Order: sequence, then structure tokens, then C-alpha cells
Amino acid sequence: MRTDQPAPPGGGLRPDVHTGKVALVTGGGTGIGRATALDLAAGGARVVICGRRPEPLAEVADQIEALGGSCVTVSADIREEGSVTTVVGHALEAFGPVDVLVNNAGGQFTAPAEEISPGGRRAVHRLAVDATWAMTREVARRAMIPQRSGAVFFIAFSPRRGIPGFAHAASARAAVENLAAGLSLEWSRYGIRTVCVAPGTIATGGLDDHYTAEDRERWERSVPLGRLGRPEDVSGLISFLASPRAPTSPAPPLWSTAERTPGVPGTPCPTSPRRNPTSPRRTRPPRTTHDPLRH
Ligand SMILES: CCCCCCCCCCC/C=C/C(=O)SCCNC(=O)CCNC(=O)[C@H](O)C(C)(C)COP(=O)(O)OP(=O)(O)OC[C@H]1O[C@@H](n2cnc3c(N)ncnc32)[C@H](O)[C@@H]1OP(=O)(O)O
Ligand SMILES: NC(=O)C1=CN([C@@H]2O[C@H](COP(=O)(O)OP(=O)(O)OC[C@H]3O[C@@H](n4cnc5c(N)ncnc54)[C@H](OP(=O)(O)O)[C@@H]3O)[C@@H](O)[C@H]2O)C=CC1
Repeated sequence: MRTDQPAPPGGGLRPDVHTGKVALVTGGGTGIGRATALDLAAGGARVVICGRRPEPLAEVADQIEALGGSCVTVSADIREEGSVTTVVGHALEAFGPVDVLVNNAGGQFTAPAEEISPGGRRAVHRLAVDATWAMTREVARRAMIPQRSGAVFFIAFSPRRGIPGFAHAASARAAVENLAAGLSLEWSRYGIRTVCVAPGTIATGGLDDHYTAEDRERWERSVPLGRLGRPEDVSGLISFLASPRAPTSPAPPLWSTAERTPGVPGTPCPTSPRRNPTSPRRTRPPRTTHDPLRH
């Protein structure tokens, strides 16, 4: 398949790959979360999606139901105390124990590090780290630990080594990435897999609405393939990793959809000094007659 062709529905997996499973996707009304909810439903999962605005959630639910699937929506700000308990309670009531949790809700703003106020940093960490932790713990305690199985996904960033203008956000995602790695060790005894997916820059409404064209173009140029990813690139990976076909041993804690190089793509590969006619010829060190393997 050419990479600029639309991805097949369900990430190309069998339509019964998630049959009998219940999935909870935070931020499932838009972008990557929406694509993930659709892919999991296309594989037969019953899906619960949450977000603050009811309208995008309802649109996704209608789409899933039109395709013969089941979807329940819960409108909630998961940063608020008590809302996580409410969301998980609705999921359990509607469909029973949650098998797959996708901690997708997240967001930030770009600002020079020195201009990010404590409140601004806190707003971002409350969602990406605190709400993600609260949701994971709640789902684990009420569904996955009792049933001794489950898959929990976290969303990080690529590149992972830091992003200018994103000091608050990239550090939050580093915390989440480490959480996924630690839980994968700790909760394997319950049969719970925890996986962090680090998408490259993905063309979503969220990216269009919250970042300048200049930033988006700069980020696009930094992707090795030279184009933004699609939400389906990420959702297809999550759907595969949630499926029985996913590798489980050893459990890989991090999957990246596009790791970047620090340089600009298209930079010519440095030529070997020996082949570059303008470089001075390297002089070989004199051969030694001593063979260290022979005494
Ligand atoms: C090596 C280089 C390679 C480069 C490669 C780059 C790759 C880039 C990859 C990009 C990856 C990420 C993309 C995405 O995540 S797309 C997702 C799109 N969606 C969003 O990002 C969501 C948009 N943001 C928000 O919804 C909100 O900003 C947020 C949820 C983060 C906060 O909302 P909240 O309602 O809590 O905010 P408040 O208005 O109540 O403010 C709270 C505090 O935050 C401060 N704040 C808010 N906005 C800004 C801003 N724009 N600038 C500075 N500060 C801000 C606000 O002042 C409050 O702080 P104080 O209490 O101190 O005043
Ligand atoms: N697009 C990209 O390039 C990349 C994105 N990511 C991450 O992937 C995830 C999805 O990104 P993307 O689809 O682009 O972004 P979107 O902005 O489209 O999606 C974010 C979703 O989260 C929901 N959400 C935000 N805040 C809350 C909250 N407090 N409580 C409940 N739901 C909330 C939003 O719904 P509502 O506003 O109605 O609450 C929205 O549906 C985010 O975590 C993002 O940071 C990571 C790497 C790259």
C-alpha cells in the first residue's frame, strides 16, 4: 500500500479481532482518539469514549453505530476530581469490564520555557500525567486486576529527547512513557500489558486549531518522510497492539510511529573524506611487521 493512500478501516485487521472486548478511549471524539475508537469498533470491540464536548463524541458514536458497532459516550473533564470514577462507572455499567484503555486525551500550547507559568505547566501535567494516572489506576482496580488481563495504552511524543517550545508537555510525556515501562514490569503479574505509543506529528484538527501554520510546516519538514502522519497510522498500531497478534514476550514498552533525526531531512549524507576529491588525502599509518597473534 502506498503511504499516501487512505488506510483500510480497522487497520487492516480481521473484523472480529476485538470481538468480546470492551475499550475505553479518552478524547475519543476527535483526531487520534476518534480514529482509535473507530478502528477498535471495526474489530468488534464495544467502545466507550469520553471528552469535554458532547458533540464530537455523539458524531463518533453515530458513525460506529451506523457500521453495526456499539458505542457509549461520556461527557467529562477527566482532570476534575470524581470525573474519572464517573467515566469508568459508566463504562462498567454499559458493557462490563474494560479490556483496553487508551489514554489519548492530552494537549498543550507552545511557549518559550521561561514564559510558561506554574499554572500553565500544571494545566498540561494535570491532563497528561495526573488524569492519565487516575484513569489507569481506576480501570486497573475495577476491571483489569480482578479479571487478570488488559491492555493499557499511553501516548507520548516523538522525538522523545525534548521539543523546543514544549518544555512542559514533553516532560509530561516523558513521565507517562516511564509510567508505561514501570507498569509493564509491575502489572505483568496480573496479565496487564502497558504500552506507550509515541506518534510523530499527525495531521489532526487539534494540530490545525491550536498551532500556527509556521509551526506545523516546521514540524512537517522535520519528519523524515517529509509529510505529517495520519491519525490512522497511530490507531492502526494501537489496534494491532491490542489484538491477540501483538508480540507479548518480551513486552515492548514503547512504539514510535516516526522517530526524527536532529538534522533536517534531505541533508546530504557526509561523504567519506577519502572519496571527496577536495579533502586532503589521509595518510595511512606505517604497517607494522609485528603480528600480535603470533609470539
Ligand atoms: C528537535 C526538534 C524537532 C521538532 C519536532 C516537533 C514535533 C512537534 C510535535 C507536536 C506534537 C503534539 C501535538 C499535539 O498534541 S496535537 C493535540 C492538539 N490539541 C492540543 O494541544 C490542545 C490545545 N490546548 C488546550 O486545549 C489548552 O491549552 C490546555 C488543555 C493545554 C490548557 O487548557 P485550560 O483550559 O486548562 O487552560 P486555561 O485557559 O484555564 O489556563 C490554564 C493555565 O495555562 C496557561 N495557558 C493556557 N494557554 C496558554 C498559552 N497559549 N500560552 C501560555 N500560557 C497558557 C494559562 O495562562 C493558565 O496559567 P495561569 O493560571 O498561570 O494564568
Ligand atoms: N497530533 C499530533 O501530532 C500528536 C498528538 N499527540 C497526542 O495525541 C493525543 C491526541 O491528539 P490529537 O488527536 O491530535 O488531538 P485533539 O486535540 O484532536 O484531541 C484531544 C482530545 O482530548 C480531549 N480532551 C482534551 N482535554 C480533555 C479533558 N480535560 N478531559 C477529557 N477529554 C479531553 C478533547 O476533547 P474535548 O476538547 O471535547 O475535551 C479531544 O477529543 C493527545 O494527547 C496529543 O497530545 C502526540 C503526538 C503527536
